[in-house]
Amino acid sequence: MNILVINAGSSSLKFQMYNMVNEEVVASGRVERIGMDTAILSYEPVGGKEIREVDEILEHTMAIRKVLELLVHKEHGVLASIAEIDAVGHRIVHGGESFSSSVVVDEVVKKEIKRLFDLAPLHNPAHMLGIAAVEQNMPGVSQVVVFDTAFHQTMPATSYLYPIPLVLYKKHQVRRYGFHGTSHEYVSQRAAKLLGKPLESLKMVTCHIGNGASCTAILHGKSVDTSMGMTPLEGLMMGTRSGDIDPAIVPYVMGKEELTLNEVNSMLNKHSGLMAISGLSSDMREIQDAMDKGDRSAKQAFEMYEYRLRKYIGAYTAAMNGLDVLVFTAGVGENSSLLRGAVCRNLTYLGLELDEQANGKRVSGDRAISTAESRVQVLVIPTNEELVIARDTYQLIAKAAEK
Ligand SMILES: Nc1ncnc2c1ncn2[C@@H]1O[C@H](COP(=O)(O)OP(=O)(O)O)[C@@H](O)[C@H]1O
Ligand SMILES: CC(=O)OP(=O)(O)O
Ligand SMILES: [Mg+2]
Repeated sequence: MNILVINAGSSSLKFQMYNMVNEEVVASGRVERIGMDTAILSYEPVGGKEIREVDEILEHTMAIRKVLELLVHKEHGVLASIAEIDAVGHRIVHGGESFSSSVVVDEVVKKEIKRLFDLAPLHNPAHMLGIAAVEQNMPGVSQVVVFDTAFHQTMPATSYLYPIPLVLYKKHQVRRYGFHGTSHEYVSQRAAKLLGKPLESLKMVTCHIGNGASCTAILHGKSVDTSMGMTPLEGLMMGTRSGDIDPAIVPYVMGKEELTLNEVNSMLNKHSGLMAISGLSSDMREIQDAMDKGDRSAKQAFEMYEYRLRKYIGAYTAAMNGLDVLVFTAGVGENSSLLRGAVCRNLTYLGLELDEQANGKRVSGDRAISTAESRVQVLVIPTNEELVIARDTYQLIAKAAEK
């Protein structure tokens, strides 16, 4: 069975083509700058040469058409025909309270995703464009949607309610939803396997630290709290997002700087975080390089980033009355030994002992970076959201076929 996994953003579309017989990626790529006459398409068949094209790609339908053309290309393709694609799986950021697991797309599901546009204006409309583009280019193919929010639907009301008038929850669904759930769930399961312990016996904090970053308290395999909130802006300091700030700053700054709602939203989502404090970059690699050269703003940005993450780990340890396992994942979590080291060296009060050598090693794959004596196991586990989407899609399609 062949499954195409799509992560559609407002101006980009990432994809991976899976052969589910051995869960192998056979081709992957992305289209960036959709809507422009200089959109960039990159495509890489596994074991083959990467292809990059700059072309006019005005909307998602055209982007998918280009991707499909490459997948069946005489020279670079990995499939004989489009009909060989059995199903398509999509990442959907916001599933609200309606979805606690992945589902096959039908009219009701599409209506619900549209209803949630208000809660994720940057993400959900783009995902719907992806679904519509598949319908147009591959009529009749089965589609499955996998939600970032689903794993966090187990949070108790004590975690998901905000202490503001309850009518706002009842009328407008203002509550914590949490995101990156696919990743938090995946790495927590891998962690338990790696340790050879049942997930149900563990108190875990998983740190998904990429461009967007979030931290989750996982008690006995279930998400009981997570740092992102109603939107992916709350919680940790991120590349360009502020994370937690005093909410009173918003009306204050709007008044002082005469900003509109859109402008203040853009300030907090796109012009804050590492970018704002360093004045240099939202990219952790560039922050680290600048620190090496003695840049004080980069150092300040790094220290705030680390401090805010460490505070969340402390809070979630308190929330679960203990911690057995700490997991680092995503771009920064998997690659920055500097960040992991700084966090872990300040958690010795938990009986956590970092294995400095293991942490500093430049290797990939699942690994432990705590000592044998450490009371908290610290693991680095590369995330794989696409594989989870491919697996869910495969299972749901197989189930539907049985009926
Ligand atoms: N070797 C590295 N050292 C430090 N940070 C890294 C390294 N490689 C990637 N990163 C960081 O990972 C982040 C991107 O993470 P990623 O999970 O790919 O994000 P997203 O999926 O949200 O685009 C960037 O800030 C980048 O600097
Ligand atoms: C939900 C979210 O923040 O996603 P990303 O990290 O892909 O921006
Ligand atoms: Mg990511």
